[in-house]
Amino acid sequence: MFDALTDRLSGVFDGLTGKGSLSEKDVSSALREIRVALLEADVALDVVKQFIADIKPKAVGEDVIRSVKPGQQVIKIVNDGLVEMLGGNEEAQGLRIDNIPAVIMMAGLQGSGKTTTTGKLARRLKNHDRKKVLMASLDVYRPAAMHQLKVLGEQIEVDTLPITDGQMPVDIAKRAVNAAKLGGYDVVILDTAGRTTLDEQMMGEAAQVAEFANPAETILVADALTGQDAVETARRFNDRLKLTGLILTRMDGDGRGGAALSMRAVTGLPIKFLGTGEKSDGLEVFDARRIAGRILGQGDVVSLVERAAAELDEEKTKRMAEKMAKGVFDLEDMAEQFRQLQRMGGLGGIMGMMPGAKKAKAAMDSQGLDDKVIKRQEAIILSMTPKERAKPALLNASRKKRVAAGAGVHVSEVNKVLKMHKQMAGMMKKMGKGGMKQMAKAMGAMGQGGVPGGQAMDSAALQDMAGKMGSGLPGLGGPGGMPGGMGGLPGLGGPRGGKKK
Ligand SMILES: Nc1nc2c(ncn2[C@@H]2O[C@H](COP(=O)(O)OP(=O)(O)OP(=O)(O)O)[C@@H](O)[C@H]2O)c(=O)[nH]1
Repeated sequence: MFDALTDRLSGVFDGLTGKGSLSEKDVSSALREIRVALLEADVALDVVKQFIADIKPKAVGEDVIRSVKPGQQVIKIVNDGLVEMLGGNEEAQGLRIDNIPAVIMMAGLQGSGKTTTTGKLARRLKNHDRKKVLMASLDVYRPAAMHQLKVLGEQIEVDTLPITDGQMPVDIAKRAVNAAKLGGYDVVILDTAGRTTLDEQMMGEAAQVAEFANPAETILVADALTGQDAVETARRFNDRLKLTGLILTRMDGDGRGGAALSMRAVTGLPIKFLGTGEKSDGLEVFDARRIAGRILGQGDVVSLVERAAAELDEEKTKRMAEKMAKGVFDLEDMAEQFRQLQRMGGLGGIMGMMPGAKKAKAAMDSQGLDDKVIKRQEAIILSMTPKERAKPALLNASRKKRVAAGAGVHVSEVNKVLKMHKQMAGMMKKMGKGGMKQMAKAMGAMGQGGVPGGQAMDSAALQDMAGKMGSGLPGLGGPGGMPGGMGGLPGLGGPRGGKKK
C-alpha cells in the first residue's frame, strides 16, 4: 500500500546519507521533498503540516548536522515523527474484552468490509485469544447480510445468533447479549447495518444499539482505499458513536496509504487492526513502529516473524528444528519451505517486509525470480518419489529425465533444484544448533525496543538480524536470509544460487 511513498522517501534518504556532511539547507530541502511525498500519498494537509513542524526543529539542529552520521540521524527523526503520527510508541493496543460477555460493536459504511472484518476478528479472538465468540448481524435491511455472516461463521467455526425475521436491530442486540450470557460466551460481536453514505437513520440506529449494549469496543471499519473519505467517515462516526478504535481494510490494495497515515492524527482514535485480504486470516495487528519501518523501507521483520509463527505448524516446526539441529535437510524439507513461503504471502509479500526490500526486489526482478519459479521448483520435487526426496543421490540421469517430464520442465531445471538443495543442506549443516541460538538472541533484542540498541534506523544491524533470523527460521526462505542483495539465498537467484556465474 505504501509502495510509492516508500520509493519517494528512499530517494530522499539516499540523497541525505550519500553526503558526508549536511547543511541546514540540505535538510530543509529534504524535508520539503518529504512534505510533497506525504501529500502525494494523500495524507491530510493539516497532518503533513503538523508532522513537518514537529520534526523540523529537531532535524535542522546543530547536534544533528554536526553529528557523525547526519543523514542517519535525520532518517531516525523522520521515523520517530512517523511513529508519533501513527499513534505513538505504545504497544499495539489489543481489544478491551474483560467483561463477560464483552460486546464489540462494528460500525461502518456498506461495503467497507464490516462483515468480513467481523469474521476475521472473531477468528482471531477464538484462535489467538482462546475466547468463545458469538456473532450477530443487525442488518435488517439486507437479508443476505445475515446469511453472509452465518456462512462466514460456519467457515471459521464461530457461532452466529440464529436469524429471526422481523426484529429491530436493538432487539436483535438484546437477544444476542442474552444468548451470550446464557451460553457462556466471552465476546459478542454485533455487525451493524451499513449504508452507502452517512445518514441520520443509520447513525441513530447504531447509537440506540450502543446505548443498550454498552459496548466494550465500538469499532469503525473503514476502507483504506477511499483515502480522505475514510478519514471524514471516521470523524463523523466518532461524533455520534464514541468510537474506541478503527480497523482499516484493503490495506493489501494499491491505494496511496494516506488514510492510514492521517486517521490517527485526525480522529485521535487508535488504529487497532489492518485488513490485509479477503480471507478470514487477513488481519494484522496495527503497530505504529512497524508501519513506520515499512514506510521508510526498513522492513517489518517483527510482522514477518509473526506471520511465520502463525503459519508454521507447531509440529512441523519442531520436526524441522530437530532436523536442523542435526544438520539434516532433505528435498522434502525444501519443498516444505517453498510451501511455507507461499503461505506467508509469497516472495513478493515477504520481500515487502524485509529491510532493504527495494534493492533485493530489484535483484530478484533482474534474475527473473518470482513466485512462479518457486512453484515450478516445488513441482519438480513433487515429481520425485519419497525415496528420491529423502536421498537425492538416487537421482541418476534416467530418473532426472522422468522427474523433468513429470514436472514439465527441462532436465537442467531439475539439476538447478538439486544444486540449490545441496547448498541449502550444506548451510543447514553448518548452522546446526548455532543458528537457532543466534535467532533466539536476535528475537530477544527485538523484544527490547524494536531494533537492537534502539537504533531504529541502523539498517545494517537490522539486516544482520534479519539475515540471522532468515537463516534460523524455517519458512523464512532458507539459509542466509534475504537482505544483502539476495546473495544469501542460495538458488533463489543470488550469485551463489542457481544462476551460473
Ligand atoms: N482485498 C481485501 N478485500 C476485503 C478486505 N476486507 C473486506 N474485503 C472485501 O470487500 C468486500 C465487501 O466486504 P463485506 O464484509 O461484505 O462488506 P460490508 O461492509 O459488511 O458490507 P455490507 O454487508 O454490505 O454492509 C468483500 O468482497 C470482501 O471480501 C480486505 O482487507 N482486503
